[in-house]
This record gives sequence, C-alpha cells and structure tokens, in this order.
Amino acid sequence: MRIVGLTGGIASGKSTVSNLFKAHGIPVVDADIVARNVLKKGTGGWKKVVAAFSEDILLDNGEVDRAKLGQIVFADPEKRQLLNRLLAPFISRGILMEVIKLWIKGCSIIVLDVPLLFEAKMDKWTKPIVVIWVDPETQLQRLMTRDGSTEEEAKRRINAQMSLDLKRSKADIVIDNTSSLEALHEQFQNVLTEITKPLTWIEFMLSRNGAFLALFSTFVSVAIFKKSS
Ligand SMILES: CC(C)(COP(=O)(O)OP(=O)(O)OC[C@H]1O[C@@H](n2cnc3c(N)ncnc32)[C@H](O)[C@@H]1O)[C@@H](O)C(=O)NCCC(=O)NCCS
Ligand SMILES: Nc1ncnc2c1ncn2[C@@H]1O[C@H](COP(=O)(O)OP(=O)(O)OP(=O)(O)O)[C@@H](O)[C@H]1O
Repeated sequence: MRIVGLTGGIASGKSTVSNLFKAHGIPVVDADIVARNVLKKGTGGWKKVVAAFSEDILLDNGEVDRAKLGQIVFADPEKRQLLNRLLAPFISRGILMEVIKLWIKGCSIIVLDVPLLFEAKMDKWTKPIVVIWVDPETQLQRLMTRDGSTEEEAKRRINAQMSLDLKRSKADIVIDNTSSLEALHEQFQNVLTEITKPLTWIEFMLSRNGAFLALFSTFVSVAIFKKSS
C-alpha cells in the first residue's frame, strides 16, 4: 500500500487538492474530519478536553464551542500544546482506523490529508509527501476571505503552524498554489502521474493483495514440503 502524505499550511489548498484526488478515485483520509469526530460530545477526547478547559467551552447542547476553543488555543501556545497533547492519541488512532478500513477494502494508493503532518511526526508513515505551498500574502488573503476572520485572527492561526518554507524543504513533491485554479489543476496532473506509478515491491507487500499473496505462497510451500517429506 502506498500512503501519500498531503500537507501544507492553513488555507494553502489541501481540501481543494484532496477533492481532485477523490475525483480521480483515490481515497483521502482527512485528519480535520477525524479531529472533529474525536471531539464530539461524550467521546474520550471530549471528556479530556472538558476536564482540562472546563465546561466554559461548551455550547448549550453540550458540544464543544469550536469557535471559542479556537480563540483560546490560537491565542496561547501553551493551551494549544495542551489541546494537541490531549487529542493526539485519539486523532492518531482515528487515522489508523481509517487506513485499516481502506486496506481491508483493497485500496493500494491512499492519501492522508494532515495539516500537522510534520508537527505531529506522522510524516514517517507517508511516502511521497506532497506539500502545498502558497506565498504568505495569498495565504493570508484566502484564509481571511474563506473564514471571514480578521487579519489578526488569521495571522495567529498561520503562526501556530510550522512555516510553509520549512514544510516545503521537507517535501518530496511541491505544489505551488499561489496562482490560479487552472495552474493548480495542471500541477495536479503531474502529481497524479507520479503517485500512480506502479507500486514498489515493498508497497505491494504492504497492500492487502500482497499480504494474501504472501499467505498463499506460505501455504503452497508448506503443502509441497509436507508432500515431499
Ligand atoms: C481548535 C479547534 C477546536 C478549532 O476548530 P475550527 O473548527 O475553528 O477549525 P478546524 O478544526 O476546521 O481547523 C482548521 C485548520 O486549523 C489548523 N489547526 C487546527 N488545529 C491546529 C493546531 N492544534 N495547531 C495548528 N493548527 C491547527 C489546521 O490547518 C486546520 O485545517 C480545532 O482546530 C481543534 O480541535 N484542533 C486540535 C486538533 C488538531 O490538531 N487538528 C488538526 C488535525 S491534524
Ligand atoms: N488556486 C486557487 N485560487 C483561488 N482560490 C483558491 C485556490 N486554491 C484554493 N483556493 C481557495 O482558498 C481557500 C483555502 O483552500 P482550502 O480550503 O482548500 O485550504 P486548506 O489547506 O484545505 O485549508 P485548512 O487548512 O483550513 O483545511 C478556499 O476558499 C479555496 O476555495
């Protein structure tokens, strides 16, 4: 199985590229969705976060007030680290479960869309790593437009992440999404060609079909050995 890492900064275009992968039949595990699920009312993540941040962060229906928690953690690095520490085990487990489900289905190439791929040290599980880079001014403008946030709020969120230049230096493949959507689509075609190349032997053995082949070969070898002895 080939597990492609997809990362970048906030509002750099990960969801836009994820949608292109999905449109080409390549399944995507979205870490933001996993992170939302592990913070739903009554879950283990929810209990830990409420115990640490108090019931002040809850809405009347008991769900976490995400906007309020966001304001708290993006204004205070220590509180953000605390939230990351509390949720990290639940998020990693959630992502692993999604990968296992896709493995069982027989998917041979999948994409992990993880904003904090490097920060959470999940990059060691993915190859190749695709980083979506965008110039800082475009990133800020797109974030403010999409979320309707002020410049100050948007900058806080951007500064809570590893710099995009550092992420770019750790990439196997870089997509520059500063320009138009057409330019993004063009670059995407090259990425698609690259990641859909035939699996390496190791990737094949890590896929479901590879595991079945290994199991089948073992049975045949044992049967031949028994017959000949
Ligand atoms: C603080 C929370 C409640 C704010 O929720 P909100 O709905 O406003 O934002 P959302 O979850 O859609 O995240 C939007 C983007 O913010 C960035 N972001 C989210 N959490 C973090 C973080 N802890 N550090 C840096 N950037 C982050 C990511 O780029 C993400 O794509 C939420 O982001 C959260 O629970 N974060 C901690 C979990 C986490 O690490 N998520 C990232 C998945 S790897
Ligand atoms: N090339 C582009 N030209 C113009 N707008 C774009 C381009 N690429 C993405 N956008 C817009 O920029 C915004 C951010 O893109 P997107 O939501 O895909 O980023 P993201 O990296 O997934 O964000 P997050 O980290 O918050 O999940 C969206 O409103 C999207 O429509």
